[in-house]
Amino acid sequence: MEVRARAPGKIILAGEHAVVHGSAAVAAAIDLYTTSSLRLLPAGEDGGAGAVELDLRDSGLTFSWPCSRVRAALGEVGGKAGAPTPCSPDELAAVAKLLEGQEIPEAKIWLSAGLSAFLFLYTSILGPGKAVVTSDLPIGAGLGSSAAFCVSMSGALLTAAGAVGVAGGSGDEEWELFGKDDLELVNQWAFQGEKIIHGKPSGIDNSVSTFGSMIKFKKGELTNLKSRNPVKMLITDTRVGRNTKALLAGVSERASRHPDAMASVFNAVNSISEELSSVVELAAEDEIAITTREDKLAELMEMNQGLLQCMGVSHSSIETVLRTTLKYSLVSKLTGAGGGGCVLTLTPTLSAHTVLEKVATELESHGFRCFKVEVGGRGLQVCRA
Ligand SMILES: Nc1ncnc2c1ncn2[C@@H]1O[C@H](COP(=O)(O)OP(=O)(O)OP(=O)(O)O)[C@@H](O)[C@H]1O
Ligand SMILES: C[C@@](O)(CCO)CC(=O)[O-]
Ligand SMILES: [Mg+2]
Repeated sequence: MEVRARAPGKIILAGEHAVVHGSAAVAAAIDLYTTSSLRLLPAGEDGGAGAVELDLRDSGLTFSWPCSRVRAALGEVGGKAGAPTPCSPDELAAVAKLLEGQEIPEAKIWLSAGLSAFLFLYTSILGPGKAVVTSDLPIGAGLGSSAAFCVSMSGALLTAAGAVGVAGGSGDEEWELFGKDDLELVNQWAFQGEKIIHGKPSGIDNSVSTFGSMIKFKKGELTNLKSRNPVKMLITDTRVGRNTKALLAGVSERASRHPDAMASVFNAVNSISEELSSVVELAAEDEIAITTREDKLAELMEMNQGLLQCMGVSHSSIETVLRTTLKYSLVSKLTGAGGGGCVLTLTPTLSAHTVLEKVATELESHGFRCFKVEVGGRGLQVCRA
């Protein structure tokens, strides 16, 4: 049997980092996916007790762990497809030992966090088998690649283990959808994986990747937002590599050095996210209403960017994008954990196509990469062959 599951990346319109400290945030799924394919290998196909294999197609790297080694480190392989228990410090140490001896090139050492999450999810849920992962997303750039990896892998594993089932068609011949309870279970597992990669995630990235759409998220509670008019964003990838776990730790350290000041910053972000979620839901029927709505969104994004600078997560490359887009009267903010990675630019409905082309050309002359995405689409989908 082969199972494929795909999970989208996301943008955060307001509230990153502050959401980890209890503020509201607004996020939306985008039409760039990570896909995990699984094939179960009967014990003995590799000449022994089976193996757990991972093929990361985009980076051309493959990894393999004999089940005997996994059992010696972690106990039984598979069979825990119910509600997850978090990865304990002892299990994490055992997972780290399993990574020893794998050949991870120095330039791709950041993959070890993803490999640890993979080993924890895979060996908890399923027996011997092979997983192949491909992704449209830039990895470690603020578009939720870690969450899409954990959601697609958890979705494929739980389907292969028979713990979740398909609820219906997605309108797309190839892909099918899960029911709400099954999505909840996948999301809980994905959150455990995301904890291994992010350290202390809020859960917003795995939730929006699992459920799709545009959401408001606060203290683990998700509200679906009905965006009545499209929200159009240009994304600029500065190509400056960064790591969400380190950025989260930096903000938490600043919060413990300046608790009162940072509590006010997080509180201000909460108000911005709350206001932004009501603006997103406003229906705008004529040109004046559309422009008013977009002006409000732009101003809220600009205010949020200022507060992200206060948290210490901007970067000179992000500032270059902000200055460049402002020359064309366009507003931008970083998205995701910051420190480099991707920047969102709100593209007003009535802005001339030529302006957008000019701004993208100027951004690309700095070595950045610009692209457009569809915002607020589907979450996790599955395909069985
Ligand atoms: N397709 C993938 N294959 C293997 N590992 C992956 C993949 N996608 C993500 N990862 C893991 O996730 C890490 C990137 O996660 P990180 O949280 O730092 O960035 P992000 O999720 O892209 O951005 P953000 O969290 O700001 O939205 C990678 O270093 C890798 O360990
Ligand atoms: C920076 C952060 O708020 C969003 C990363 O996309 C981290 C999180 O919420 O887990
Ligand atoms: Mg991440």
